[in-house]
Amino acid sequence: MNIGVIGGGAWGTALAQVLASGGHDVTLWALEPEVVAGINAGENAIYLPGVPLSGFRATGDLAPLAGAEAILVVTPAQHTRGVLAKLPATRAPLLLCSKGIEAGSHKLLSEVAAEAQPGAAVGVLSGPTFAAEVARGLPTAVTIAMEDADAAERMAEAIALPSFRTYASTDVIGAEIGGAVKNVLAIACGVVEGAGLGQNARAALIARGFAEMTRFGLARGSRAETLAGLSGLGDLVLTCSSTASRNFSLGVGLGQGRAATELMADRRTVAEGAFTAPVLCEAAEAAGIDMPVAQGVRALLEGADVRAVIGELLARPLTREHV
Ligand SMILES: NC(=O)c1ccc[n+]([C@@H]2O[C@H](COP(=O)([O-])OP(=O)(O)OC[C@H]3O[C@@H](n4cnc5c(N)ncnc54)[C@H](O)[C@@H]3O)[C@@H](O)[C@H]2O)c1
Ligand SMILES: O=P(O)(O)OC[C@H](O)CO
Repeated sequence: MNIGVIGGGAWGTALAQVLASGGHDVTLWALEPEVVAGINAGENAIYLPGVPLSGFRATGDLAPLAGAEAILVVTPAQHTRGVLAKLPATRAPLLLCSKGIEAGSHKLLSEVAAEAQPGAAVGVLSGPTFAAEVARGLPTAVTIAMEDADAAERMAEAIALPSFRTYASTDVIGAEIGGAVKNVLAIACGVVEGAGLGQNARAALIARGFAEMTRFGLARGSRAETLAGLSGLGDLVLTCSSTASRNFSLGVGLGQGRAATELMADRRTVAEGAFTAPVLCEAAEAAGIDMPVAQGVRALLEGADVRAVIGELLARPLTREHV
């Protein structure tokens, strides 16, 4: 297939390399001219250093990608609308690989993409996928969700490799909500680590965080089994247990009492949970969905004292586990 990849960060670059390894004709669009030049010279030293790249080309021009047979959209969530608006109108299926919810509108990225490119079918590629591992060819599994079951299966078969297993799904909303919410929960788990609260606390937080993801996801139309799959629980477990996660690492800093402004300053790579937490809380509050862990993360990002936030969470009234 002729495949376009929009976004030259770590994940777009890793996906382009996987697709090229599978024999696809891949063109990657990157924002920064130095990233375009680097990839074409064999390394994306800014966002995916140390990984040799070959078999695909990078460009700073979006126009040629509009004619591809499929386009992977891998820009940070808050830039998705702007970049898709600049892409000439396309009928190629758009596979969203970014994880987030649009600030202000509270829209999922599938809704944003449908508005920006009304002629294109929209799907999601998501799962537990550290870019550096994928780029090195280590075994990875992802969900490919498209409303049309046949289209999802065709896409899943087209891009699968022995070390890149794809599972087709028709639950687009479920796949994207899992990926968006887990980033916020990964920050929370990092806080547990940074504050030295122990492994019992982290396991409890993963379980209670998953309860929040499930409540929010079901309210927005997700299927429970999607939230319990690769793109939800699978990705939650990955990013809640490793400092290789940017979101978890941000949380570690917050847990150590450092300020979010200091931790986010001059950062080139994206920790999506920091942008998703406020909009997720706003959307949950508007819909009457209880998400205390996400609210705690938002408070920390706004400068609240870490011990006070932890104390408030632990002092919540006791309740039934399943409500
Ligand atoms: N890195 C991973 O392991 C990984 C895995 C799965 C999903 N994701 C998701 O993929 C998305 C991209 O993350 P990443 O890790 O590839 O990025 P990154 O942190 O490696 O790089 C940041 C990216 O933001 C882009 N950017 C900055 N300003 C921009 C603007 N104004 N317009 C458009 N793009 C702009 C940069 O060009 C660069 O591509 C995120 O939603 C992330 O959650 C990342
Ligand atoms: O480094 P993070 O926290 O952005 O996580 C990267 C991916 O989302 C893992 O699936």
